[in-house]
Amino acid sequence: MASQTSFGACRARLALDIKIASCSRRRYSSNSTIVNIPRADVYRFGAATQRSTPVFRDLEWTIKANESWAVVGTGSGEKSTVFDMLMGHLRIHPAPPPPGGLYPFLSTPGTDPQKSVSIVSFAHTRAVGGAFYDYTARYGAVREEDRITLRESMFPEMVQDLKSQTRVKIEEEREVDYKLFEYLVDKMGLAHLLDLPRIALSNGQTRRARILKALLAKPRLLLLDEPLTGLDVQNRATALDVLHELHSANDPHIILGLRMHDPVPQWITHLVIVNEGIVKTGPKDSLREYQARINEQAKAARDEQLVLREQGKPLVELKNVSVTYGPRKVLKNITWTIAQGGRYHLQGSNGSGKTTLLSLLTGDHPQSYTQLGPERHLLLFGSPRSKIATPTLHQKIGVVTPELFDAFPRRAPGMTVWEVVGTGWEGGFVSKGLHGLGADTEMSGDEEVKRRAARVREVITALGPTAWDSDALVSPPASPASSPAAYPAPLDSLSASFAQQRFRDLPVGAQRMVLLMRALIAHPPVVLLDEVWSGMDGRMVRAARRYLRNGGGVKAGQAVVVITHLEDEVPWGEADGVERVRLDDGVLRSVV
Ligand SMILES: Nc1ncnc2c1ncn2[C@@H]1O[C@H](COP(=O)(O)OP(=O)(O)OP(=O)(O)O)[C@@H](O)[C@H]1O
Repeated sequence: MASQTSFGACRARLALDIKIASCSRRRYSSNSTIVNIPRADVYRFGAATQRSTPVFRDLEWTIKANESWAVVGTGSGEKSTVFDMLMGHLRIHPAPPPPGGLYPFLSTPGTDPQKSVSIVSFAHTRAVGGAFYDYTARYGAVREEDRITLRESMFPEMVQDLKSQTRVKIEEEREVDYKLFEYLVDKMGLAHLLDLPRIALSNGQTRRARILKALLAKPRLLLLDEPLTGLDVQNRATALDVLHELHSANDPHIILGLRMHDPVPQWITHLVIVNEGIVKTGPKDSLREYQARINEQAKAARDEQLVLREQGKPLVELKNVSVTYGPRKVLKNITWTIAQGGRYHLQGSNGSGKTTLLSLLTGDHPQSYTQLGPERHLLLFGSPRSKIATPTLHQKIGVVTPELFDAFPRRAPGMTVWEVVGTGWEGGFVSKGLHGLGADTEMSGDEEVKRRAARVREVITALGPTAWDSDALVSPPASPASSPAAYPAPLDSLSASFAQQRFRDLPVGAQRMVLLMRALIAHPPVVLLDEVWSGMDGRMVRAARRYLRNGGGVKAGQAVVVITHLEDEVPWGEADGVERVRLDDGVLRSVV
């Protein structure tokens, strides 16, 4: 039995068993057709075919079982639309012909092919119900309702077996599931995390767990949108290997979603490139030049020069700072100074402690209060955490993190883009009117109102759709959230329309952009940008980098920390004096 044998010894055997079991389930050859769209226009449901503009025109796309496809998009909106189409959320006209329709390989009579197709999208994380939740909960003691472990959330039936150390007789199919579970858990480096509360997992760990969970549900076709974003280099390679292995056995067939500037995995043979509404499909090599051209434009932004100021006085100082959870030390004697004018790139593998470190800098972490002593301190703007009020910290630190993104309030009717940006004046989560000054002051029309209005206009113009060169991602709101007159002129019409849109209705990349605007609006002394590019397309990343680097997005004296696994995503380079630091297993080192 698997439970009595060393896992390492039987891993190869398990892989073989999984494949054998898979082969007995899958009844199609390597030449079977997975997706079939002979030639069609694609519409949103409800759009009249005769009068409406199709989302995609003259789309021709066929996927064979022995091909490996990636959908590459310049916008999360555009790329997601391709996945929406595959999930049956768009109307394909004329409909793909029988037998099988869109999915010939799933044409078993009496079954719904769509039930065998799953999607895991990392470009669409949202808080359940749109309510704000306390994302700082993971930093402290874990509450009862958050106690559910990764293992329990994955595979509840198995937990009892394992806890009681007895194996109940399970069906053949279940046995394969169990083996698949063990095999994948090991391959994806999740084994040591299985009994941790789910809430304690880092972002990268959670991403890998979500992929694993999707695989356990055994879809026949799995769409994975941006599965690699947020994974460190090593975990990216491992995840890709696993996906390649399963895909090669067509168990399941996998279609990847990638951003335009992401490296294309070597085993991908074919691409769908969606660029400004135009879809090109074909072998990877035949589209190489086309993709390179699009990427070159993105790279041009990197060559722009900026003279960075001399570094100034310390804003945040850490000396021998540690964070422990029981016997576990996740940050070990960190000594680091964030100074005025500094540009920092913080790197680190998944689980190395980046998010924990950030939560100390923002004062969200309970242990930010306990870093006291002659040889140890955390000073935020010259004061220990207990001596600086939380609202003051919110004002002094502009933040975009995956946790903030997920937790930001989206409950209907929700704030407009302008209102969300306006919350950045105070760093709060509730709109205090258009200029963050409360209703009474709004009426006065004084200098402060004018200053704030001008700044919001500047940021929305610099980082909004006008700067992305296209209005493809932004459609005017069906019913404007408020009267356009409420927005002080002048804003170009595209920016004005964007300003009135409901934040919650925007594609994920645009939402991240709005939260970036919010973080920058008040020119806070410290700006922390963690995985801010995730879900953005190439044009958005370019616009944001340009604005940050030399477009006035941040002033000389502000300090900016960018957390990303990819050097390309940092707006500043060597020549700008960017300081690179790296966390490894809770230890911070300078990268020379
Ligand atoms: N409340 C907690 N209890 C126990 N361990 C925790 C808790 N919160 C975090 N950890 C552990 O601390 C380590 C650091 O987590 P952190 O979220 O800071 O990593 P990270 O570097 O941000 O990773 P990623 O790049 O994946 O987001 C991880 O191993 C995580 O499992």
